[in-house]
Amino acid sequence: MTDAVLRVDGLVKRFGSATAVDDVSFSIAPGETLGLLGPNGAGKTTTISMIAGLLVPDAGSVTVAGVQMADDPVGARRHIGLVPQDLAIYPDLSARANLDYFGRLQGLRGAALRRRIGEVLEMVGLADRAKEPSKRFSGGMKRRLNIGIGLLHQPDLLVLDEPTVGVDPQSRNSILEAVEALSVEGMAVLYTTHYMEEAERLCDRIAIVDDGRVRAEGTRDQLIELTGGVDTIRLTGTGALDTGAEAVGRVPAVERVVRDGSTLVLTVRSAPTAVAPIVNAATGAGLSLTDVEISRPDLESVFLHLTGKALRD
Ligand SMILES: Nc1ncnc2c1ncn2[C@@H]1O[C@H](COP(=O)(O)OP(=O)(O)OP(=O)(O)O)[C@@H](O)[C@H]1O
Repeated sequence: MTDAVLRVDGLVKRFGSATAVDDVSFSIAPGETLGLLGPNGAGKTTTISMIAGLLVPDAGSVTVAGVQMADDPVGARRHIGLVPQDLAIYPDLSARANLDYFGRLQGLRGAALRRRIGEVLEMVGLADRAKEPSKRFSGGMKRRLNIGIGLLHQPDLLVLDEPTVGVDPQSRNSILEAVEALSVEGMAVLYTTHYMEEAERLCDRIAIVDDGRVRAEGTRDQLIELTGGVDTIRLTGTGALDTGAEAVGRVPAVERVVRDGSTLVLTVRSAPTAVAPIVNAATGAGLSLTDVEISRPDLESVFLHLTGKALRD
């Protein structure tokens, strides 16, 4: 991929004898959202800090829009909008005044600054509340203002460090919607999180990180393949359960059938396509189904498979 907005190659960061980031590499194309998914302490913030030029790596390189961070940190940073974990807004100032203040810090002035503030307020969905002191905002609105500040200088890459930690579900949704809208507009996004639901919803590709290393990287489906990709279908019903079990066991996609009371628990390859022949086989054998439930492996199962640990502990 020659047109990557961000390219990270072999990044290493040590603190004393501990290696916080250990040979991390990935790239992000325009319009693509890459998730760094890993538990607290996995090395996500340290990785982001090196990408944003706030920490100097012990080894490896960061290239943003073709500019090497080590050669030209000011030039490289110009392409990055960093949204840190902690809020960096003035509570007594309105959204507009906050953006005005940070825009001036970045050297924007006059009509160009006013125009950009208007655009940013639209992008983060705060245009109708722009004049209110930000201390009256919900958690999600404050975070969106934080994102807006990161967007003022029109970066090519937006880097978000766990932007939904500590906000309520509704606010979380409004933050995710704002990020989705930016991605649709072509922004490259690096999104760190320890919530697998967010990684699944937002990210085109996900890098699973643990102990400073990328354990696996790919689309959600590619990562799930790593677990062996087997799904579970639960058929609950009345009638000929034993004959039903034998019949569904003959469907090619079914690997195993276990009877649990009035439920047949099936281990299946590719449940969405296999479910119809399975239901037909069961009903054809005289089973009256009252419930059919499909469960597929998720990123939590992938993390467990790769690291032997739960994502949330
Ligand atoms: N300045 C520092 N000095 C010493 N150790 C550090 C420093 N910064 C981070 N670490 C250590 O490096 C490891 C990775 O931390 P990092 O903050 O990057 O993880 P994270 O995945 O972002 O988790 P969190 O969400 O908790 O910030 C941790 O073990 C942490 O204690």
